[in-house]
Amino acid sequence: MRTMSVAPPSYDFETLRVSQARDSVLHVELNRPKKRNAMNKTLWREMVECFQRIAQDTDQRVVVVSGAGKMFTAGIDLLDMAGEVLQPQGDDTARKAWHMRNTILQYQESFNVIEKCSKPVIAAVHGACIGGGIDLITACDIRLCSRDAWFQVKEVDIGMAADVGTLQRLPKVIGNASLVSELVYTARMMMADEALSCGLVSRLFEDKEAMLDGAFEMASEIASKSPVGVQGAKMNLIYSRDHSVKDGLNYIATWNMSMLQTDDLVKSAQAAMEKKSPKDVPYSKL
Ligand SMILES: CCC/C=C/C=C/C(=O)SCCNC(=O)CCNC(=O)[C@H](O)C(C)(C)COP(=O)(O)OP(=O)(O)OC[C@H]1O[C@@H](n2cnc3c(N)ncnc32)[C@H](O)[C@@H]1OP(=O)(O)O
Repeated sequence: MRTMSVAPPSYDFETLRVSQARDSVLHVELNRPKKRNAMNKTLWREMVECFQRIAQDTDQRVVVVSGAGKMFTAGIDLLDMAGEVLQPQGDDTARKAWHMRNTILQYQESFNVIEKCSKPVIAAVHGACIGGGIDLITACDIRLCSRDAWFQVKEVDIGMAADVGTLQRLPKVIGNASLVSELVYTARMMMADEALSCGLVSRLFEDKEAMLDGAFEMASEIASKSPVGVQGAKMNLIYSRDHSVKDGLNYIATWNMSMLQTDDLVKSAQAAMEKKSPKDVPYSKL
């Protein structure tokens, strides 16, 4: 059962619709349905603003990202891109290149913020997820899809190598270099069944409604647990993905030398001894 309420006014955006899906669970929808949620400049900028706010918002513990209308997203807005990428600013090649580099770094930030936000982010994909959409979902912690979903690393088809995260994160997500190369070089569509079997998504639902119900259920489950535990786990999973086991173990030891001193540990242990669920424990905000 889905219940929605309006999110706080600070989440008022033009291209993103943000609602309070459940207690401590925010729903962020890419919201340009008539343009198939193509990512225009406003959307790239609002992603940064939205996730920076969520990161600081102690009332929120988990985020679900989905697309409004027919599909998740058609990727970058090709009309918007034409201005910025095809006509870089600058008096000479060096200055144009310098400007272009900064522009690309800025685009990257739109999805880096998802990773930097310590709250888990669940991507819920229906219909097409193209180009920039793959950049987005690979920066999320958990990916779900509906049976009609399809995925396409489309960038070579528009004459470019993907530069906003897919080439860096997709190999880590599916752990199959051959399949990644195939998807990237051919730009072929990957359907929902294959996305499930290769590990791009962890669950497949019959339709969008069932998927969103499943996503909110999962998000509520996560939100009921200690935010010190959950958010610490996210930050350490991401750190460990990018470092050796030795460095990861060192990092968690340093992390937990303070975080194990949380009240959440005592409260949770006591609840476990009393055969209560974490849902019954009133954890402080984080
Ligand atoms: C530094 C840059 C970093 C980022 C790089 C990112 C790269 C990428 O994302 S590469 C991928 C680019 N995307 C595409 O090539 C997809 C193009 N669109 C389509 O193939 C189809 O539109 C699609 C299969 C997604 C949907 O088909 P459908 O029949 O359902 O809808 P349409 O009638 O085609 O489209 C409806 C309106 O949406 C507009 N639109 C769709 N995609 C885009 C887009 N990517 N950019 C801008 N606008 C898009 C389309 O023009 C229609 O608008 P209107 O005519 O005003 O109704």
